[in-house]
Order: sequence, then C-alpha cells, then structure tokens
Amino acid sequence: MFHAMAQLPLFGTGPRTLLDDASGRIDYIPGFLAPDEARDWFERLRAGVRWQSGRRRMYEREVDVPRLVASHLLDDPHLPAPLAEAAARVRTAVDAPFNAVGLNLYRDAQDSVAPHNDRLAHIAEGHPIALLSLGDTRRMTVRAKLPPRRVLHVDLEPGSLFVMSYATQLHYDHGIPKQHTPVGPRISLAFRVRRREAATD
Ligand SMILES: O=C(O)CCC(=O)C(=O)O
Ligand SMILES: [Fe+2]
Repeated sequence: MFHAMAQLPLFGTGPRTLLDDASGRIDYIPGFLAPDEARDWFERLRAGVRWQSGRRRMYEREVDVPRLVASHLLDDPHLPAPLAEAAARVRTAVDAPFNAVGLNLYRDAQDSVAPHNDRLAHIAEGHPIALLSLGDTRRMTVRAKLPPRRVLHVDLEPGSLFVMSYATQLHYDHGIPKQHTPVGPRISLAFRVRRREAATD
C-alpha cells in the first residue's frame, strides 16, 4: 500500500504498523506534516470551510451528530486550496486513487464520533481510508467486531496520517470518544476512494 516510505519527510518518531494480519492493516505515521504546516492548514480550513451540523437518523428522529462536518469531491473546481494540497501530499504516501474527502471538526472534548465502520457501500472495494489530523490530539479507539474484541487506542497527533485498509472496515469499528479532560479543536480529513455511483452522496 505504501511506497517511498523511506523518503517521507518525518517530523515525529517514525511510522508504525499497528496491525497487519488477515483482518487488515493499520498504519500510523506521526509527523507526516511539519508542525507549522499542520497549524497553517488547520487555521485555513477552520475559517474557510462551510462547516455543517451533521444529522443522522436515530430510530424515528433526526439528531445532530456531535461534531461539524463537510465533504468534497477532489475534482471539485471550488476545492479549498489546503484540501488540494493535502490530497496531493497524502497521495505521495498512500497508493490509492482518492477522489473524495470528508472533514470533521471536533470543537471540544464533548464532540465525538461514535464507533462505526465507514460505509462500504460507498467505498470502492479494496481501497484504504487515510485520516490526516490537524489541531489538538484526540484518541481514536479501534475495536474488533468479534470476540476476543481486540482494542487499539491511538493518539492522533496533529500532522499525523492514520491509514486503515479496506479489510479493517469489515472486522473493526473505530471512533473518537468524548473525553473528560478539556481539549482544543481538532480537524480530521478522511480521504476515500468513493464508488462512482456514490460519488455525490
Ligand atoms: O476524526 C477522525 O479521525 C475519524 C473520523 C471518521 O471516522 C470518519 O469520518 O468516518
Ligand atoms: Fe470513520
């Protein structure tokens, strides 16, 4: 999945493969972006993206998801510049034809994403999901769907890249829980290869 790993500019402690077996592969690359660059993209995206309150159906009601969201196709002529730059950068490390990015803004410790797997009906089969983190560090929990329910906790630091293979979405849920200690805002960029028929959804 990765190429030219040795040539990546690394500002952290180096890439780590957190999981690599029949259930899938997860890689964490701290310091994928330089700290200044991560800060710059964070500020520009926080100010420049049309953030929306996400809605999801829960039983009969619609409820707000506890974070702000946005999404873009990468061939959008109005793609905000930092997203185009980020997509190009991610493509240098992950060999996948990413065509869409989902953005999440966690405003504070109360914002979260519930455990889930990304919707495979929307993702072209076999392609990974790459999460670029900006802003404050939040902890991701990855938990196997079946017993024994193996759990991974990963602190997603600013400027890091977290890559989950397609297979992991079948075997694991991932989420960002609310936390008890105060934390500043975080933005994540989720790069995906969307199926053509799902590209506008
Ligand atoms: O914020 C993150 O790093 C995770 C986001 C996520 O799981 C998603 O957008 O599907
Ligand atoms: Fe997800």
